[in-house]
Order: sequence, then C-alpha cells, then structure tokens
Amino acid sequence: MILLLATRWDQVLRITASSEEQITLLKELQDLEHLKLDFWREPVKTALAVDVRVPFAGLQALKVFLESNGIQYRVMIDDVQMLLDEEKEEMFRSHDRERNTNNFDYASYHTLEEIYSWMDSLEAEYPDLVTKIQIGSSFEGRPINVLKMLLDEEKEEMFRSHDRERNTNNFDYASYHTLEEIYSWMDSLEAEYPDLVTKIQIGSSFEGRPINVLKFSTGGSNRPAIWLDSGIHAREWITPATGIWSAKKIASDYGRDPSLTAILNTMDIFFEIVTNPDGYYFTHTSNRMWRKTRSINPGSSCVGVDPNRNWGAGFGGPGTSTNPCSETYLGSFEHSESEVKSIVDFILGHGNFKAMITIHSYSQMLMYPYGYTSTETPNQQELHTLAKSAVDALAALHGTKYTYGSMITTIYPASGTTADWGYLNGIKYSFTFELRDTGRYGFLLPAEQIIPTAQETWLALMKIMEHARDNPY
Ligand SMILES: CC(C)C[C@H](C(=O)O)[C@H](C)S
Ligand SMILES: [Zn+2]
Repeated sequence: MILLLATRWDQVLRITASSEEQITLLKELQDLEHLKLDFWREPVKTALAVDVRVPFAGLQALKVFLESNGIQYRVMIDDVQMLLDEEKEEMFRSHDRERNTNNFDYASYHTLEEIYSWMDSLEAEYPDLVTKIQIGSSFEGRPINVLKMLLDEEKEEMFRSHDRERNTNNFDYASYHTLEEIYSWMDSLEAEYPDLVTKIQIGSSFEGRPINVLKFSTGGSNRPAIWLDSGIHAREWITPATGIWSAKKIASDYGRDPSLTAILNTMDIFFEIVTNPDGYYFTHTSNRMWRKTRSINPGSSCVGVDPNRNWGAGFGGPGTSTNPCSETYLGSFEHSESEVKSIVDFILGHGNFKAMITIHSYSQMLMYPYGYTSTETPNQQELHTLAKSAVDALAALHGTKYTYGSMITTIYPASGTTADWGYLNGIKYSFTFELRDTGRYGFLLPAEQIIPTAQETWLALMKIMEHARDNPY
C-alpha cells in the first residue's frame, strides 16, 4: 500500500480550458466563495491559462472536479508555503546584511566579539576614514586593536556625505522591502540627489498613509512629463522592487548616460513606486496575496477595490465586477479610491504629461490601449511598433520573451484601467507592463530575479521614454 504523502500546503494549479463550456465551468467556481480559491489569473478565454491558488483542504475536491470534467491542469507551485518561507528568510538575511554600524545597538553593552566585529564593519563602511590597526596582543593572545580615524575639515564633510550616500548605495536592491524601508530609501535618494530628486506627496491612502511620488527634474517649469507607477496591485512585489532599482538608475545615470540626460534636460519624470501603500503593507503583515486597495465597501464584509478598474475610462465595462468580494471589483463610482483620485488630480492639474507607464506582474507582456474596447486607437500602428522595439530591447539582455499588443487582445478585456485613462486624457504613449514571470513562480518571484528583471525592464522603459522625447506633441 503506497502511502500518499499529501502536501500539507496550498498549491497553485495551472488550468488549461479547451472550450467555452470549460471556461464557464471555471467561472462558476470563481463564485463559490467557500472554496476560497485565489485566482492569480482569472478564467477569460481558452488561449489564456488559468492560475489558481487552492487551499490544501479543497485540493483533492478541485482536482476531482477538473478531472471529471476533462479539464486539463498541472501543479504549477506544489508548496506555496515553502516559497513564502523562503521569501521571508531572504528578507531577514537581507536585513542582517544591511545590519551595519547604522543598525548596531548602541544602547546595549556588547561582548568583545561583538565589539571587534563592529570595528570591522566601521572600517569597511568608512574605508577612507577609518583603519583598524593591531598594535599588539594581550597576555591571552587576543589582538589589541586601535581604530585610526583621520578627521579634518573636508574629511568631516566626506564622512557626512558618505553617511548619507550609504543608504542608497548600500541599499539591498536584490531584496524585497517593507513600505517603511522603501519610504525611508526615498528620503535618502532625495537627500543624495538634491538637484534632481524631489519627493512629493500627492495625497493619502484610505488608511491615511502618504502617497509619495518621486519627481526627477533638472529645471524649467511644467516641462513635458513622463509618469511611471508600480505596485498598484499589492501582491505584485516585483514591480516596486523594479521601481526602486529604476529610480536609482535614473538618479545615478543622469549626466552619465547621454540618452537619459537628453530626456531629463527637456522632460520631467514622475515615479510613484508604491501606488497602493495600504495594500502593500497588508501583503507584508496579513495576506501576501492581496491585490486591491483596503477601503471599506459599505454593506459588504469584503474589503477593497481593484485600483486598475476604478479609473474613468470605460468605467463599468467588460472585465470588471460589481461584486465587492471580487478581485476586479470596480468600486461604487469612478475614482472612488483616493489612490486613484490622487493621480487623476495630479496629472490633470499638471496638464503636460506625454507618456504614462503602469507596471504590473506577472505574464511578461507589454500592452497599450484599449482594454475596455476592441476598437483600435488612432495611433495603434505607432504604439505597436514602439512596443515591439521595447520588447526586443528587453529580450536582448537576458532572453526574456514578452508578448505585446493592445490590452484587450493580448490578455483580456479590462475596463477602468490606468493606461486607458491616460490615453483617453490625451497621453498617447500609454502602456501597461506585466513583468516576470510566465507562471513558474507568479507573484512569488524569487528575489534573485529582481535585478535581472529590473535591468531588462529598464531597456524597454528607455525605448518608450526616448520615443516620447523624440516625438513631442
Ligand atoms: C490591463 C490589465 C489586463 C492588466 C492586469 C489587470 O489589472 O488585471 C494586470 C497585469 S494584473
Ligand atoms: Zn496587476
């Protein structure tokens, strides 16, 4: 008798429907709340695989249901908990790595070993100021260490700037970070690049958190501008991680990369890295798979609105749900969410945006309007050609393949989206990115893929920004 060792944890199944009937069956499953199915990719069309996280308790029943209806599936992630544990451990390790003399507990007494290792950290962090010298050995043979500190006027200044610089130069871009770490990193970036970076608060989230936007500007007033946002869907952690890396890239490459310098000498860039701060905080503290905002829906026990269905752009059209418990709940009216309204007011108030790029994950797609209708945009050909050159540039680095096209044809109908709103409000270079991967890890993309993802995405972002720079309108 073979003892089937059932895994004790949730699994993610990739389901491939082969007919409209099977799609309908899967949609009916979506409405069975008690199954607690978490659709990472909802059932829309046979061409698009359905990814669903299934609680252990319902696994067998669901597999029997699929098999008895001849619906193909495979196990994409066989132990979600293991990936969640690995993600947490990696964040703690990163914290340890970051533990340097900045995080040392100066309010406690320390052992000889802790003090000697602290000396090594101090020397490593201030290489041109601090040297550890052993001037002898104690009776029991321990090193007698002396710290040699060369401090004079300009070294004092270097010491201070070094201190400031340490944060965004030593920040661990290869790890996921909490909202608090990201917000303090923003302050460091602003402090380190005072002539280029300004942090602007454009509003507050439902729970009262600041909605911060980084402005990159070399002068002028109300220059033509580029909007970038990431993290509008809370569980898509790779997107703010990519946003952080990209923002540092903009700041450090200005004056070094001729093409970026040319962009910033004529345009401003506005980057909202955590576009849904309440949801992002919630993924760190409560439910890693949270997508929506955290606003309260009157009359419902279900929380949150899908911020990528809440825009005044075909509001209430296909690909939205009026059920507050749905992941694509559109909200009670357009721009009901302060996280959306703040951007609407900011962009309309500014009045001179020329490109709008919103960054999601996962599936590796670059999409342009429309999502709410199959009508083609007036400059469809231009957008298609630009999307192709962007994904080709992206693929050239690590071989990552993207599909591209309009939202409605490339993935599924979706109304009330950021990109459609931008386009309908005159921003004709409007795109939606879906970063790595295509489903092996989904939203739980391992941290070691953060840098490669950010590097390749940057090449595509530059293509779009260069096009906006070279085609003023
Ligand atoms: C424009 C839509 C289809 C993008 C998609 C969504 O919001 O569902 C994200 C990639 S999660
Ligand atoms: Zn998304």
